[in-house]
Amino acid sequence: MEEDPDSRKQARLAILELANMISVPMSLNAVVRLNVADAVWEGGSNAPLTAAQILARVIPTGGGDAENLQRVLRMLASYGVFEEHVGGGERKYSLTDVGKTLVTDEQGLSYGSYVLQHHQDALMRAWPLVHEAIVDPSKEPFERANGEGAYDYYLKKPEMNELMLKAMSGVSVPFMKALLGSYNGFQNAEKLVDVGGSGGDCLRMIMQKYPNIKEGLNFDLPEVVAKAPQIRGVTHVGGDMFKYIPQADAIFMKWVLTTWTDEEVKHIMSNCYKALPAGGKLIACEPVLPEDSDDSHRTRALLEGDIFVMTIYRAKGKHRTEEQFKQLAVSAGFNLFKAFHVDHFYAVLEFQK
Ligand SMILES: C[S@@+](CC[C@H](N)C(=O)[O-])C[C@H]1O[C@@H](n2cnc3c(N)ncnc32)[C@H](O)[C@@H]1O
Repeated sequence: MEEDPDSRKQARLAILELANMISVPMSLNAVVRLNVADAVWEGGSNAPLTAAQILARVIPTGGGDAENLQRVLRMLASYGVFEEHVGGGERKYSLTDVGKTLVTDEQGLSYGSYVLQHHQDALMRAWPLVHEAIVDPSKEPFERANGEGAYDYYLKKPEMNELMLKAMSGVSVPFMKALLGSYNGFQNAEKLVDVGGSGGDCLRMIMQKYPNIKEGLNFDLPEVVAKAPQIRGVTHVGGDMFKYIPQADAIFMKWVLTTWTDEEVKHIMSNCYKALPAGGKLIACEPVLPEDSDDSHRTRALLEGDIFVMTIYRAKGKHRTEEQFKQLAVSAGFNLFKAFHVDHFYAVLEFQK
């Protein structure tokens, strides 16, 4: 019998790995639900623990299945979330830097809420329908599965709305620290509006660093700002960016344009243009796709996020390249463009009127 070439064996292995890939985010979801990262971290000790020891911390009343927890930890260790320490006939686990992003900080935030937010039942119902976005993109898979668009759906469910706020804060606060450490485009503004500002964390952090900003407006949907916490110097304004954006010297916007179609992005950018004085800046932080495709973590995270947008928010909403953003901004009237790469996921895009 003819020997199977190794490349074919590798190919069969690769397709099985892809076919079983759902185990990865679902197991991640399980460890977030069980608060495993906080249990291992335990105030910074991060000492390697067996699954049984971790289980005793996450279910202090006893019970649970340590072997099943170990199966999950072991698989996630192969994806770099945990470090596995093998010795004396035991497997122990500590957190890697990736795992540490799931540890709750002093503000009660972590990337865990983002993991949970992405795997709520309503979102999960949309995933078997990705092919429908190809066959007929006039309706999002989320809407096909749940009867209405994602934002409308969240707004009617207070627990989803709250999780969204927490997820956004958990991801945005660390990014904003990186942004404010190296980007200084807020220097000349006295009045700043954050469009789609969610709970107002980004604005709070910008205003703490830039006392020249005397007035900060956190602009988001009325149901969202109704749940936003009080922040000194920040006024929460409820509204719809497709209708009107409050006037300001500069506009900040993070992770908003990505979820809309080209026509909708043009519309939002035109409303920004109208709200700005001559020389005023729109500062948008968005995931920016590389021109070339490769298998790096960065490209994969951005391409995976692109499919998430297609499935959940807008079948024709998308992650875009720098050039695509530039073209949309030009068509909305902006004439100066600069990009700053302060992070591996988001880029800062500056458009000037
Ligand atoms: C992905 S979240 C980003 C939140 C925040 N900028 C951040 O990065 O943490 C998108 C935000 O846009 C808001 N949004 C959606 N539609 C909107 C609309 N028509 N007008 C104003 N805000 C809207 C959502 O409520 C949500 O807070």
